[in-house]
Amino acid sequence: MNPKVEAMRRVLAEAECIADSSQVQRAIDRVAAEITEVLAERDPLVYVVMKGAVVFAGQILPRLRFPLEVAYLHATRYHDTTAGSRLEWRVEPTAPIEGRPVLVLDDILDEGYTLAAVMQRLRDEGAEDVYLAVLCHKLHERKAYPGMRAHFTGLEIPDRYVFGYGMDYKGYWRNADGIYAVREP
Ligand SMILES: O=P(O)(O)OC[C@H]1O[C@H](OP(=O)(O)OP(=O)(O)O)[C@H](O)[C@@H]1O
Ligand code: HPA
Repeated sequence: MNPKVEAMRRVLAEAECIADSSQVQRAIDRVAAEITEVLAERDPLVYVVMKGAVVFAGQILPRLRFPLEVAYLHATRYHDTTAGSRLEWRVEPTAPIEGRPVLVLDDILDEGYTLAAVMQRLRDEGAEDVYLAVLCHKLHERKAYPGMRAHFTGLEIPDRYVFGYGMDYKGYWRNADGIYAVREP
């Protein structure tokens, strides 16, 4: 028996479900409708922030039934840990965005440093408007700037470390079919 695998099974078994898959699906339906209302006629470029956004993007894109293009970037500051540090750009944005509306998709707005930097970078590269959609908004007062919010938010979640639907715990459980809070020590 692989001890890492056993430990990860235990993490899921002991975690608290914050939102089950039907709650998440309803949230994604609502966010897709809100995005459609704003961007359906605007030919947006959708930027997927790897790796966390992979599940959210995979599920919301087919619900956006209008013309758009998709690109990806990878900016990370958690590095398989549960605390953020310096932002590292692993894949820089390269798609031409001058004068174009951009929609950024990510799994979670936690302290917000990652997405503040991503959005600033896209603005600096000349995007006309930069919209942000996140699956989860973590409720606390430690945001990169007071009152920071995405334009489109799926679920508000408590101030706990969560995993599932693209969010990882030490690199694992991005594939969990629900949003789970790690058991407090
Ligand atoms: O609001 P913040 O406190 O900045 O945290 C949010 C960011 O952290 C996670 O990425 P992570 O650094 O874990 O990289 P990954 O998506 O590659 O796992 C998540 O996908 C967000 O991009
Ligand atoms: O609570 C979290 N879970 C997973 N990834 C994260 N990145 C920032 N916060 C979190």
